[in-house]
Amino acid sequence: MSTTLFNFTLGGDPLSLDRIRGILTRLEDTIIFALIERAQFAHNPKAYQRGALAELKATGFEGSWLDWFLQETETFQAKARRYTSPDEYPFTPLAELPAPVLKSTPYPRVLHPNGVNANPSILSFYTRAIIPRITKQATLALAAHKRANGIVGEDEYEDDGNYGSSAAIDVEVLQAISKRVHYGKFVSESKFVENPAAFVPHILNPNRQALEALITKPAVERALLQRLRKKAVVYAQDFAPDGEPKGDAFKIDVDGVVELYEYYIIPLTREVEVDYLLERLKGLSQEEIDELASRKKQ
Ligand SMILES: O=C(O)C(=O)C[C@]1(C(=O)O)C=C[C@@H](O)C=C1
Repeated sequence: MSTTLFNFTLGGDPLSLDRIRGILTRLEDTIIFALIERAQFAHNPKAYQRGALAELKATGFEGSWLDWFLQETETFQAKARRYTSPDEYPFTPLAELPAPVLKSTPYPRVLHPNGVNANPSILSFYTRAIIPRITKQATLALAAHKRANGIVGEDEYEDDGNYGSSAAIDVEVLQAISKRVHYGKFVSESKFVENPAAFVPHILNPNRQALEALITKPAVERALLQRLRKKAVVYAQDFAPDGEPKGDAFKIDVDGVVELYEYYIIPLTREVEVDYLLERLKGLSQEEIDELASRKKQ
């Protein structure tokens, strides 16, 4: 289980944008390292297809091998109160998970109540686009090994049989991406409370484009992608047995890591920010909305 970074007991303003961005930056490390771990195994497509593993199907479980790993892992972690933390979203519907064994920690309410959940999108792009992309090197290495040893035939090159190892790491990657993307709600709340008057008209008369323009910070995104590439180059460096860096040998395709952020994680974080804003006035009285509409940036 990754460390819970959501910790109000440390003090400080939970809506400080610097503090939230610090959490997003730290999560980059978690995500890059987990992707590197996953990239050592082959794609193993059967782990992502419903009913592809006969033994699992025989148990009566209907989903994929990965769905099963998610459900079993989250069932245990729910008991350890993982999903009482406001920055944790299970992939298994909450209603299907057991109650926590420990009493819930009393978190202060920071977010407006909302039903935004990006996990179905995360699961979809991770299994369809990211896994095939980042496991390409392992798959190619396996193919070369099999060719060199005369192992050919119906055996798929992209399957190394490491279903358990692959799925265990997939769960970690997915949980880290989910936490990162859902932190968009805190970013959004922080931007909203700083200048509610700018947002309220586009929420009352829903305008996704206008809201997206208000939350988008191109310079922050550019700096992030540059930092991410530098980190990925360092973390993915492979070393010779004598400890010397192997130069251009990397444990993961660095471009794949950058693309994951550029085309999936950042756009989805923006989407979560906008979805959250669209629910930001739900349940408020007319007086409360009027007050927010008149509260301009100081
Ligand atoms: O840092 C912010 O202000 C965010 O909204 C987060 C984030 C990101 O996903 O990293 C998303 C949108 C912004 O354009 C910049 C960065």
